[in-house]
Amino acid sequence: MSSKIVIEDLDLYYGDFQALKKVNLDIQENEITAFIGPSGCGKSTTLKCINRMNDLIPNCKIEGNIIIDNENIYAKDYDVNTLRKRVGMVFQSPNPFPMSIYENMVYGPKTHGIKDRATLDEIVEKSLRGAAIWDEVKNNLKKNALSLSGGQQQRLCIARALSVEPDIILMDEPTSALDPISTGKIEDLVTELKKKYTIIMVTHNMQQASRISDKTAFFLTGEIIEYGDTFEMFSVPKDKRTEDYITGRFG
Ligand SMILES: Nc1ncnc2c1ncn2[C@@H]1O[C@H](COP(=O)(O)OP(=O)(O)OP(=O)(O)O)[C@@H](O)[C@H]1O
Repeated sequence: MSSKIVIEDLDLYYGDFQALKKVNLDIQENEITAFIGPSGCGKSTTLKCINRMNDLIPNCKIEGNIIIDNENIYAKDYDVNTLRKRVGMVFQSPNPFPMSIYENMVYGPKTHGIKDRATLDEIVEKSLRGAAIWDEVKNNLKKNALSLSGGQQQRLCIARALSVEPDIILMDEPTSALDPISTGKIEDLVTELKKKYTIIMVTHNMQQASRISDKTAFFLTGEIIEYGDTFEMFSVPKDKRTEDYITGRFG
């Protein structure tokens, strides 16, 4: 196992408000890392720093480093377009574009300059297969993506993230809008995907974190209180605050 992402002393301010305080994390390749913690503690903020989505927020100031594959993504000459290709993101509510399944899938690759129809067709099939939804949609690729069920839409969004061949996938509560069956399918899919990708998932569901993640980071008011092997953290938490949170005493 090697470090895929290293976060070093990350401080983040939204105006005068400090949302992250000296966050340090060493994230391993081909593992699922869960971010847990009560609402507003900085999980999504940390996730968005990894693909520099916070760059778009006015008054957001970031200090510290994030190193991906030994490159500092906050270095002055770092190309953000390369980063967006390397890091895919899946959001809380499925958000397919209001267009056909096929068009959803080729949107990213086309943005990155791929025009050849046969290559695009190949990417569509490979990504939909990768997200375990190919068999359900292969005969209806022209159908509007919004006509799919919520669970199918979320798998389509995962397929869309895969279409630009990233190696990191960030997921911000990807199952919170889904029923238990769709949630189970996404969890199985994510477990399968970690063979090829490095995955970070924000979740409010403690069972989900303990079921599928290898490592867990527990956040509280912008700090990481505890980070380590998920099984150990859930069986013998080192910090009383972690124990209180995972046993449902607060949050
Ligand atoms: N664009 C923004 N401008 C100002 N403050 C923000 C902004 N985004 C987030 N915050 C604040 O930063 C803190 C951390 O928010 P963040 O969304 O990272 O929390 P979270 O742990 O992901 O919460 P949740 O579980 O509710 O999604 C919160 O206090 C939030 O209000």
